[in-house]
Amino acid sequence: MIQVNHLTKSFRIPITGKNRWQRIKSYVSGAHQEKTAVQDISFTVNKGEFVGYIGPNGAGKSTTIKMLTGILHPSAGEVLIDGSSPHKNRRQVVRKLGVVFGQRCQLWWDLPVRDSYDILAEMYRIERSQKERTLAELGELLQLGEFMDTPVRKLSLGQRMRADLAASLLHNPDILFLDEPTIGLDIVAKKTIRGLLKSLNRELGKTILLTTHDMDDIEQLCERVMVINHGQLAYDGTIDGLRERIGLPTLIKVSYTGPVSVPAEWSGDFLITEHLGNDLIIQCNRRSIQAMEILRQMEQWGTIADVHMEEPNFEEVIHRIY
Ligand SMILES: Nc1ncnc2c1ncn2[C@@H]1O[C@H](COP(=O)(O)OP(=O)(O)OP(=O)(O)O)[C@@H](O)[C@H]1O
Repeated sequence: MIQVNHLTKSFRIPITGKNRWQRIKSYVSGAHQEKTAVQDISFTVNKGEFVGYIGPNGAGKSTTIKMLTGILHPSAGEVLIDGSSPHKNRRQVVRKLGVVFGQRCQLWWDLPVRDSYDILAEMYRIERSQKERTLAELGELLQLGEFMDTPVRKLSLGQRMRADLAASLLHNPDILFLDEPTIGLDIVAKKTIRGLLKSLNRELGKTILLTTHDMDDIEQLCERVMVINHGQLAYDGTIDGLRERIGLPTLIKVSYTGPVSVPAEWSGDFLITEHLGNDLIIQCNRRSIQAMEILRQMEQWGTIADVHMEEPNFEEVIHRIY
């Protein structure tokens, strides 16, 4: 379980002047300003959860992840991984964590994939038999066989991500931090990686915290999403809950078997935006009215043949909260 209590991180940044004289003056005086990257964040992630951690550039995501993994020390507050602090008990906690940075490869560029795993196994002091067992299990799931003897630099981006995922799982951690694991991948490779992440969560029971700018990753993988903005937690809940909170309209297209007769004086909790032949398109806010209520009302205007509902686009919802 990941527990984060009132986590804060500030950086001391030297004030650099605009011209050379001001820069020398600042350097001599040692003038600094405080930049708060993460401010008083609290949350809990339970075992087996798959949580999205999203926010605009510079919101504080990486700074949070670095504190969760013990790379950075909090300025205030605490992080507990299964009750232990990652920066006070780094060795012990690191064994429970796997980390993948989509933009950085943790394997040795010129070595065959297999050799990188051997080095990592030595570093984590994993026994040979355990390493072989884990690789056999992961090899099947991540289809490692096709490139085990290929140097990392010759792998496609999708293969490299699979190889990187295996590297982060070699010591059998319970928790995975993934930072942009689908960045730069084509549609097919993205689908493969998303499928694998789902399996890691559902079949192997890994707890996953996913940071990404790809909202399709979030929509397809995460039940829960946390939004960070300007260092503060702006939302923590389900994707549907976020949609509801932002309150963008839902579109419903209702096709009738014949002509529709909408009373001229009709007004209600939804808006008729188009009336084309036997079709009506309406806009409604699902916070204020249930779809069934709308359909009950619309049934009075003719016999309904088909209904198509379009939820607000998730990218647009996120854009509003940023
Ligand atoms: N070592 C550092 N020293 C000074 N400021 C820093 C440092 N690391 C991060 N910051 C600042 O803290 C803020 C949060 O940065 P962070 O990298 O956590 O954002 P992010 O949400 O991961 O962004 P992105 O999506 O672009 O990766 C930014 O304003 C950044 O400039």
